[in-house]
Amino acid sequence: MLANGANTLRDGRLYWYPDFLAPAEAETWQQRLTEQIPWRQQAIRLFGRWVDQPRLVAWFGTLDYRYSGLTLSACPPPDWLKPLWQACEQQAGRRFNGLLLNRYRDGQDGMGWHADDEPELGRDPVIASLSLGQTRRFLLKHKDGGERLALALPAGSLLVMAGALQHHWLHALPKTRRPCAERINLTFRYLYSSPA
Ligand SMILES: O=C(O)CCC(=O)C(=O)O
Ligand SMILES: [Fe+2]
Repeated sequence: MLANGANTLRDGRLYWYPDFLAPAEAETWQQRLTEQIPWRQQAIRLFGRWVDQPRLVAWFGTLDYRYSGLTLSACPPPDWLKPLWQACEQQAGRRFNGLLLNRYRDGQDGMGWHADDEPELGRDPVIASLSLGQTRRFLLKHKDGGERLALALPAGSLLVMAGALQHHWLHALPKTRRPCAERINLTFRYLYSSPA
């Protein structure tokens, strides 16, 4: 289990704020985002084939973002999103110029093992991850086969990944057969450059 605030892992740091948003606030943001974000189903390149991602996505940022062969074009965030953006910056103690939103419609939506280690994110990316809606399991495993960590990410929680974490650890949001309502996750990032 994580302690509130700073947690030092081998080769990385996690900051955990389980009550970052009050339940009513989290609910209001989830509704707003569900209705007003231009959600898109996108294909990514997986083992040489194009497959639909098992989730809906959206991107706001001053620069394009590219991962898994997919390019999400630069697009300014709507004004109504800025208070949430600033609150996350304040809690993380960082400025962010990009936001990837993921919407998991049910238990068959998820995200496979990966690291957020695109070169544009710089050497030790700080990524602030805000969860809304259904609590889902979030897994971390060290790349050398050592430690594993399983966290439940409830609505209104903020998890900040920092230090060397993205270089040494992978993370995933596994699918589940359990009945599962919608979940929205926002990952705020800082991009130092456009993709090459
Ligand atoms: O949905 C989550 O909690 C994880 C999202 C994630 O890892 C990502 O967008 O890179
Ligand atoms: Fe990630």
